[in-house]
Amino acid sequence: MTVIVLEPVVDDTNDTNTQNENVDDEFVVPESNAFGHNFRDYEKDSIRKEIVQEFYRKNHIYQTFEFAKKKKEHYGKLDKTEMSIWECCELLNEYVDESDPDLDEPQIEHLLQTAEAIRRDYPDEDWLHLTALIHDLGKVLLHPAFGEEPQWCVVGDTFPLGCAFDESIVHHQFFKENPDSGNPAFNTKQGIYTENCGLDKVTMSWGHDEYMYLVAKGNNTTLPPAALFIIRFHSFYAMHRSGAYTFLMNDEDEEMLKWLQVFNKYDLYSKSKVRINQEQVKPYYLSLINKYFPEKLKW
Ligand SMILES: O[C@H]1[C@H](O)[C@@H](O)[C@H](O)[C@@H](O)[C@H]1O
Ligand SMILES: [Fe+2]
Ligand SMILES: [Fe+2]
Repeated sequence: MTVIVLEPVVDDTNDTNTQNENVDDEFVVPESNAFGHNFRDYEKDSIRKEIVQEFYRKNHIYQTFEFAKKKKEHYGKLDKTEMSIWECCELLNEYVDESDPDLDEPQIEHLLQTAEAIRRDYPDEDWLHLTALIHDLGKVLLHPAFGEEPQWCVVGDTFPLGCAFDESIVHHQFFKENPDSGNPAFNTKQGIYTENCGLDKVTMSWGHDEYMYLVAKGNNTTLPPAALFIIRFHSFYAMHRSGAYTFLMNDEDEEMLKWLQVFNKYDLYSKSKVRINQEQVKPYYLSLINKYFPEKLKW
């Protein structure tokens, strides 16, 4: 198979840097987000603050162990529809993520921004480019074809259920009203889990991470295990950023975490108002999709 590798391209009409000047530079973590604030600052007054807070209030109250298990069973059947990866990317054109203090652009922009940024620094790891492109495709659960799930059970940071909620989780205060907080089987540090059981055994709050992991696995992707780990746990900030829940992790998880931390830099800090020229980069990503996925996937 011939893979045509184009240089990473940004639509720089609003940017003072030109594409050619940028191409050899490493991705630089910006000092502030598109609203002039620190990234992931959930307390800072901004036009996004209230929307984000209300999102996490609902998310933390309604995400229970039982709820997440049921959703996983339901969507794990992959009997909702059939479509290609690119079709799914295009569906995300319509959605803005209510949990995100750093971005109010349609989701397809975020996918391409992440993928193009990581491609620039890791030109030879094509699996990482594709992982970045698809990591948030699970947000398609918001679409009417999937029962129009509300945002609180699709986006936002994720956390383990069946054990105590760690204080490093954003807006931790809202867990007070989660029924699992009063359940003695669930509210101890280890809860229902055995020490170092491995994250694969943990029931995470339901959302786009777990769903896209099920889709990728259920459609027999040839992406490496690190890609599946990134997709499945990229929203688990309490683990990959705050270092919480290490008692649930095994040696394999620790290994995979290294790639997740590489990925996170691009997922978080590439969020900006600079748009990627979709038509220009599309052939490259189609070639990767072709390499790692069947043409049509079950969703
Ligand atoms: O608001 C964001 C967004 O929903 C991302 O897709 C998710 O991965 C992050 O964890 C979350 O903070
Ligand atoms: Fe995400
Ligand atoms: Fe993302």
